[in-house]
Amino acid sequence: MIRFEHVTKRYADGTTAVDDLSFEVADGELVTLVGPSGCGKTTTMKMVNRLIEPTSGRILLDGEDIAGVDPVELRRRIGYVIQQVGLFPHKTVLDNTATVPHLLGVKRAKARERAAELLELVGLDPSVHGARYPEQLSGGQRQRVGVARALAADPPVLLMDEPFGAVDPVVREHLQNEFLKLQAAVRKTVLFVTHDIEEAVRLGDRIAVYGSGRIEQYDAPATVLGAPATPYVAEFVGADRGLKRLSVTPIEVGDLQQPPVVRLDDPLDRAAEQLRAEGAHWAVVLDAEDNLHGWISAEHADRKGTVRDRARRMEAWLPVGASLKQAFSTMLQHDAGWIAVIDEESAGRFLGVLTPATLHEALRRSTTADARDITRAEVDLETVTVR
Ligand SMILES: Nc1ncnc2c1ncn2[C@@H]1O[C@H](COP(=O)(O)OP(=O)(O)OP(=O)(O)O)[C@@H](O)[C@H]1O
Repeated sequence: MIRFEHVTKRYADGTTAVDDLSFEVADGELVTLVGPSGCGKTTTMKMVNRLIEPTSGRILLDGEDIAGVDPVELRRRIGYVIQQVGLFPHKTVLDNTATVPHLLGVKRAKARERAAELLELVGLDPSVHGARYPEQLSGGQRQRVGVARALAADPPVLLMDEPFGAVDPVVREHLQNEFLKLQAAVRKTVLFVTHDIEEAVRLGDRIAVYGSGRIEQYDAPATVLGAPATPYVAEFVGADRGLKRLSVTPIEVGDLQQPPVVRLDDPLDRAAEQLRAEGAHWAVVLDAEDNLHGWISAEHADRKGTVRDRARRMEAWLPVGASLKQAFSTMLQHDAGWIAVIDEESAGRFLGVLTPATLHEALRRSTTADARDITRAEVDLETVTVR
């Protein structure tokens, strides 16, 4: 756990880069520090590995004041990834990755073995890329080596300063997704500096939005987007924050509607009667195991035979937990007025459907906002209108 207590950094020329900063990062949490250029993000980060010393206040790592820890010993516990990567140009990729464990006394062969595992973990093939020199890699591949090298000593904490800043947007998104998968597996405590709100929202468990030298809001992405704490934060996260919220709000079971349900082996006349009784135009069709098969419309139900004869397959479905953005996009892709939501954990059991109206309602919900006594009506939707 990393804890800042009233930390101030004033440089020799009188610039106050960080002003009375207090916040905490939990074990295994990924916190993004986001804000405009010069607001103090890098200064904050470099105080954690003592590349910069605070003027006042203290920083605790697992409860221990880092001012009393030898910087070299401290940095062994903290991986560091920067935009320029800083790979050794005359060492191969494999040797670059093996450097830290080797310096820590791991035998060369063992360190290289571990380095090869790490390269694979970040999506590089050690047998192809391991023998290359940094200049023989693309920008995105070099960034991956930077991440592998930072993980080599298996530090519990990672500091990442705009690590994906130097690559084009497509590669950047790819690296972000890979990094999220990696983080789900290794669960490091991460401080991640970026000036890109999209990146901060996509990666962070929580986001610290910086004003000048101060944190203006420290919350989960959905809360920062849905209930910005100040006009400054609202402006910084952007006028389309309602849209950004779609990608950080997962579909929950409570969002779903329960339409009429019929079974594949039901007689059609009984299904028609059920639809009439419920005043519905269509029903979801399930198989004997409660798994989604498809749907049937009222006009097709009024015949002889069983539902199986007239049911249509349903292609527009998602697992619960997928984002509202995926839900919206699936609706558009299939030109569907609703999508089915299933439970992948229990072999695809049908849970309910999401319609544009329930999607709109789900967007109003924010669990963290609820916890802070902000009512749904107060959650700002900005420009999103979903009909
Ligand atoms: N060594 C230094 N001496 C004097 N001022 C400094 C020094 N390093 C940084 N600053 C100033 O401190 C403030 C915060 O800088 P910092 O690098 O932490 O910002 P940042 O948010 O990381 O910016 P960027 O996104 O541009 O990297 C800036 O005004 C900067 O000019």
